[in-house]
Order: sequence, then structure tokens, then C-alpha cells
Amino acid sequence: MSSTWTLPDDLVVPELPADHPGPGAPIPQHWGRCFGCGDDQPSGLKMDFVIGEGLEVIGRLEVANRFQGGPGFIHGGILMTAFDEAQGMACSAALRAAVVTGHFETDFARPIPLGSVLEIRARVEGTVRRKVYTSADARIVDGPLADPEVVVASSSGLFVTVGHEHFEKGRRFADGLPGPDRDVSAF
Ligand SMILES: CCCCCCCCCCCC(=O)SCCNC(=O)CCNC(=O)[C@H](O)C(C)(C)COP(=O)(O)OP(=O)(O)OC[C@H]1O[C@@H](n2cnc3c(N)ncnc32)[C@H](O)[C@@H]1OP(=O)(O)O
Repeated sequence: MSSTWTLPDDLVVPELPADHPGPGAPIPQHWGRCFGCGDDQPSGLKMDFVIGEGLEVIGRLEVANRFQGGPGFIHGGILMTAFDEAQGMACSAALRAAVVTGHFETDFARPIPLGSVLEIRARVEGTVRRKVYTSADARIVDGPLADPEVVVASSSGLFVTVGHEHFEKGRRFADGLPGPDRDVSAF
């Protein structure tokens, strides 16, 4: 299966921020209630991230039983969510900007068993105005069917940088129903 994704000709590769922490530095969760990375989200993916080389970040996902789709394997939508989180984190680390997903596509190359540990390497390919082009690939690095040489899935996504006002619209719904305003400025 091959992607229909193509990068534009006028892509600009961003410079790393001057205070970029460098490979291996942990990346904090961007929002405690985030389904991808938050530790205040019991049903979430609870992904961990560190900075990789250049414009790359490295995410880790333990494939828990609750992520099951077909018997014994990860649900495809869960895998897409993990890619979405990783590629969003790559944008945030490279650009120090808030982003939202505009367009996303994933190739599923191999089934991924429950109990395995996925490493997702996600990177910014470049920007065009507010558009951020990203890609990522996943490998099983521990547990069942582990083989770090094999790419089990890959992904391409277009993110769009937004101001914090974007999230103001959702702040009253942070508990799922309209309620007191919450401070989402740290998102
Ligand atoms: C601390 C932070 C941590 C951040 C860490 C992040 C990690 C979290 C990762 C999870 C992220 C999510 O799931 S976010 C949740 C899912 N996504 C969303 O809810 C987004 C919903 N959509 C929107 O809110 C809106 O459509 C926007 C913001 C994407 C765009 O609206 P806008 O602001 O009015 O901008 P607009 O002018 O329309 O578009 C700007 C440019 O992007 C292009 N563009 C817009 N949408 C698309 C699209 N779907 N496909 C292609 N291109 C698009 C336009 O053509 C234009 O290109 P040009 O004219 O310049 O050529």
C-alpha cells in the first residue's frame, strides 16, 4: 500500500529553536487530560516522548489490552491517535507553537499485538505559512513480534498552527459538559 501524500515544492525546513534541548530530553505532556499523553486521563494512551535527532521526536506506546480491535491486535484508530499525538508533539517541539490536525493518513503494514511496545518516530518535514507537514513511522521494539528493523505502520499529516484563542472555545467543556471555565492556556 502506498500513500497519496506529496510534499509541496515551497516547503520551508524550520531552524531548531536556539534553546532546543537536544536528543534524549523528555518532552512534558501538553495537557493532563489529553487522550494521547495526559496522566489525568485514565483511559488514555499515556504516551511518553523524548526529543530525537533534528526535527524528530520519539514516542513510546505500551499496547494495552484496552486498545484492542481485532482479537489480540491494536485497533487501527488507536494507532492513528498515537501517530496524531506524536506528529503534533513533533510540531510543538520544532516550532514552539500550538497546532491542530488538519489532514491525516496512515498506512498499516503489519498487525501489532497487544503487549508489545511501539516506538513512534515523528518529524516535521517543513512548513508553508501556517501549515506544518509531518511524517512518522512505528516499530515494535519490545514484547511480542518485536523487530526494530521492521516498520509496522507509517503516517503523514498536515497540522495547522493556531493561537491559544482556538482552545478558549472548548474550555467550558473540559469536564465533558458545560461547567466552570478552566485555564487551558498551558495547552
Ligand atoms: C502547546 C501546544 C502543544 C501541541 C501538541 C499537540 C499534540 C496533540 C495532537 C492532537 C491534535 C489533534 O487531534 S487536534 C484535534 C483535531 N483537529 C481539529 O479539531 C481541527 C479542526 N479544524 C479547525 O479548527 C480549522 O479548520 C483549522 C484551525 C485547522 C484551520 O482553520 P483556520 O484557522 O480558519 O485556517 P485556514 O485559513 O482555513 O487554513 C490555514 C491553511 O491550512 C490549510 N488547511 C486547513 N485545513 C486543511 C485540511 N483539512 N487539509 C489541508 N489543508 C488545510 C488551508 O488551506 C490554509 O492553507 P494556505 O491558504 O495557507 O495554503
